[in-house]
Amino acid sequence: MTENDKRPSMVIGYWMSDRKSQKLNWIEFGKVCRQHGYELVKLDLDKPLENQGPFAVILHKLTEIIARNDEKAIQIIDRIERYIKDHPKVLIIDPLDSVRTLLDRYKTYNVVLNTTLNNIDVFTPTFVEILSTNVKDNIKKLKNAGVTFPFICKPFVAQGTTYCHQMSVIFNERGVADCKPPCVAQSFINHNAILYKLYVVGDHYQMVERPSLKNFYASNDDRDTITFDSHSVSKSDSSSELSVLDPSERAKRSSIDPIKLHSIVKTLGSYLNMSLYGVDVVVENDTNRHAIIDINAYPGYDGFPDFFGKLIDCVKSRRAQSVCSKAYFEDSGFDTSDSSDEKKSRAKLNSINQYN
Ligand SMILES: O=P(O)(O)O[C@@H]1[C@@H](OP(=O)(O)O)[C@H](OP(=O)(O)O)[C@H](O)[C@H](OP(=O)(O)O)[C@H]1OP(=O)(O)O
Ligand SMILES: Nc1ncnc2c1ncn2[C@@H]1O[C@H](COP(=O)(O)OP(=O)(O)O)[C@@H](O)[C@H]1O
Ligand SMILES: [Mg+2]
Ligand SMILES: [Mg+2]
Repeated sequence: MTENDKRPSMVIGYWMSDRKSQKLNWIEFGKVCRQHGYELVKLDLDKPLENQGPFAVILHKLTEIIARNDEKAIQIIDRIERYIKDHPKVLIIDPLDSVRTLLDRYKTYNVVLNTTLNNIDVFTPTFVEILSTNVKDNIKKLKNAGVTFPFICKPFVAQGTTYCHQMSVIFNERGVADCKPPCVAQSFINHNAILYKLYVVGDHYQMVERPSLKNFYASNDDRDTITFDSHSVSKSDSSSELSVLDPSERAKRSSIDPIKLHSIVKTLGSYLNMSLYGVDVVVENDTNRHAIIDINAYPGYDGFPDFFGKLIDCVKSRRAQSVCSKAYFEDSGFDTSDSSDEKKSRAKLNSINQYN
């Protein structure tokens, strides 16, 4: 009898950095899994997965490996993708293609733009991709896209690198030279320095409030570009001077609309095909419109009550859904291992869910 034969049938193979698992106190999740009949096994990314499984579920935060994109990282991701293709019954949380979309800020904003959220005053601020260092061309591009001063410049890659949280606020045409391509330029939305973080775990979500950037105005147009690392502004313990409102503005308070938050989660989950993600929302002063400014794969979940309970809930419900949908589509003659059929089946499933 080999080591693998002794295992219960339901193994969750997981991977995340040691730093992330320590922060989440991941050992505790192993205990929760056992109570629900699952065994939690860390994937050895340097070895074939065939010898480590069989896995019922693969749960991961591979953002830093996908973003690394070097030869070794590509080999690791290839190995995982091959395993998933060869074992179509394995549930992956979350699909690598969906995570790739979120690693690209430009693609992510385009997804939001194409949802129905606009109908309920939820929007993504006007944005454009900046790929060149030609200042004249970039000024033209910004104008054509309708991006207004001040705007914020964000690196293309959204997660998993050391530079991906280095941003700048640009106030005038002179500052356009400070754009560091490839990046996304996005109109700045004044929001009284309050950020709402929506943490999503499957069908559960939680909102936490965080500090954010203070209001900036176009009339400050002689200002130099401000550069900052977002992690020094919007963490729960951040106290950046960039978050300090002018005294005259302190009394204003935007109000977040719980119905809008609910719609954001319901809508984005299916458009993104993600279960573990976070959405950063700011509420525009005066209009109260809700702006989605960032979406993160597998965020920190700091302040999420009973995270492990909700995570195992999510694993179980996603497994039940995937078993049902595979059985349904196999009965209908779909080849569920074919990704184009999978897309069709997902679209069909979404439309069925709308009526349930
Ligand atoms: O650990 P935290 O709490 O700072 O979590 C980070 C997230 O912060 P948040 O929970 O949204 O405040 C953070 O979200 P933001 O982009 O800062 O909004 C990222 O998701 C970050 O992932 P990565 O390291 O860039 O791949 C997350 O980092 P990881 O810990 O997942 O690496
Ligand atoms: N369009 C925007 N308008 C106003 N503030 C913004 C905008 N986009 C980002 N910010 C501010 O910059 C911070 C970092 O931006 P975000 O897109 O969330 O990047 P990151 O992935 O590094 O968290 C946010 O927490 C918020 O304070
Ligand atoms: Mg953010
Ligand atoms: Mg982010």
